[in-house]
Amino acid sequence: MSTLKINNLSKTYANGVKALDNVSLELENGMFGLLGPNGAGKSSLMRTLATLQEADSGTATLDDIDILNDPAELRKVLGYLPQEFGVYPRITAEQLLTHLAILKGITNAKERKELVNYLLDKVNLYEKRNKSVKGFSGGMKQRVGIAQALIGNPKLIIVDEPTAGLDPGERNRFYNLLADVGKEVIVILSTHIVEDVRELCTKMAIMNLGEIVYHGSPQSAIEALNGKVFQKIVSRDQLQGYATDYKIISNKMVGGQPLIHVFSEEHPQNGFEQVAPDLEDVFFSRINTSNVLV
Ligand SMILES: Nc1ncnc2c1ncn2[C@@H]1O[C@H](COP(=O)(O)OP(=O)(O)OP(=O)(O)O)[C@@H](O)[C@H]1O
Repeated sequence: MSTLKINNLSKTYANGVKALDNVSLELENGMFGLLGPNGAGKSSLMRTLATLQEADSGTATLDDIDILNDPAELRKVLGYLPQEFGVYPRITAEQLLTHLAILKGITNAKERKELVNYLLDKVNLYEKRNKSVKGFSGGMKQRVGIAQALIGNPKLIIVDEPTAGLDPGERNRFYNLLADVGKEVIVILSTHIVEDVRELCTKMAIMNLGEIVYHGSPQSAIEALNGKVFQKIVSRDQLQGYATDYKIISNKMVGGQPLIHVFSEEHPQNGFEQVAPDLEDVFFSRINTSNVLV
């Protein structure tokens, strides 16, 4: 069992944006979901933990490795799937993984071949091993991305926004693969897609404007909203008025009309009906919701 401890991590970019504001988290083996809207600071946190950028202050340790002061040690036990996994042109899946295994220091050719075959099989691409990665679908490329992140038996795997652009079938296959991987190591899944966390994670954090605004299990976050979420179909020109009178936490179109969810300690009456809260309600009630009407 590994433990990742992040304490008071802060980072302000040269342009004055505070991307990390005293971030503290403690994670153990399993799938951890880091949920936040675009610009929340997720990639900044992932890149810092992956030793690709420095923090201004704070500490981060993985067991006895001091991540910020000893990046070389961390890299030995890190698997990283960045937001943009650069794919090499005209190279087969097998060649790409072999190349990356060499870069990761697996020098024994026999051992390397066995590992690459094992990984291709694990991500269900063995049959496609001689095909050019360039022609792969988004989901297949992400599976190559996971295969390369598994080289070298990592203790910590970071995947940054991995499901963006995948169709539902590909997303499902990717979920299954991640769930399988996540049993024995720490996996941090950074995403703005609530479904990713609902499907996969037993622990989560919600990040907004550089701060952790929730840390715990998805279930207890949902329970905390029990009896406090109400919905109503309204007309589009009433939306602004409702936004003034109620705390709207989400707004989606149903059959061409806005269906709003509001947060309220008491029943708001006025045609609202109580609904069972879900993880989307949790997400939108915890982040700045000033853009729900856009
Ligand atoms: N190198 C940089 N220089 C200046 N500002 C940056 C830099 N990288 C990120 N930012 C800003 O820091 C904030 C956090 O960005 P970050 O990419 O960490 O967020 P995110 O949650 O990963 O969002 P996304 O899903 O869009 O990647 C944003 O306001 C972003 O514009």
